[in-house]
Amino acid sequence: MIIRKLFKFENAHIVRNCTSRRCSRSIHGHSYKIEILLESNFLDNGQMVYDFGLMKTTIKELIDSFDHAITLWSEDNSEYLEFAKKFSERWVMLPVNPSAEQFSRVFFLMVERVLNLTVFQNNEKNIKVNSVIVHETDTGYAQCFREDAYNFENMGKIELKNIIFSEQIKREWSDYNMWDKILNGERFINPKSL
Ligand SMILES: Nc1nc2c(c(=O)[nH]1)N=C([C@H](O)[C@H](O)COP(=O)(O)OP(=O)(O)OP(=O)(O)O)CN2
Repeated sequence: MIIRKLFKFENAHIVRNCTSRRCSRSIHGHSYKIEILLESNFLDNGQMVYDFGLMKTTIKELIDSFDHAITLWSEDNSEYLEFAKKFSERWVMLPVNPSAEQFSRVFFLMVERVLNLTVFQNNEKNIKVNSVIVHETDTGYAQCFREDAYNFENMGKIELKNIIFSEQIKREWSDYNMWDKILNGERFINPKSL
């Protein structure tokens, strides 16, 4: 069975080298909608795959890091990167171009890592990320499955340690060290009640 939870954020970017000129040469923004699809062949004590409420802790906080931020590609022009970081205190640096496709791969890997680190408390079993859908506009979206997330050869390597959040984003997290803890493999213990 598959469940899906929708998250939203506003974000700005340039997607270099794409065919659409407005997209590749002008900073512009989108009201993103992110669908996280989880699957399991078991149900928990509440007869749910995974309580939607539990997705509103670390997963939501991570996705919300992108809200009112600019997303940068580490390979972009250094002058542009310096400018963007100077004039936007909320920025995220990715090792890949911030297309809808790459956003969906990034979120797949992030959510999977969080789930792998989670200590479940309500008899949840065998929960996997089925896919992640990133709606960039009302009319265009990308959907990433596992084989896409790990298709490093054809789609570019994404190592979580190469995703960098600005100081202001970290300051706004409930735990300033959240990302470092995720990278270091610290466990997240789910609350027994929300
Ligand atoms: N496959 C992709 N194509 C495009 C992406 C992308 O991430 N993946 N991104 C863009 C631009 O960011 C652009 O802003 C969105 O493109 P488009 O759908 O053409 O935007 P419109 O607002 O013009 O959409 P309409 O609803 O058709 O008016 C470009 N392509």
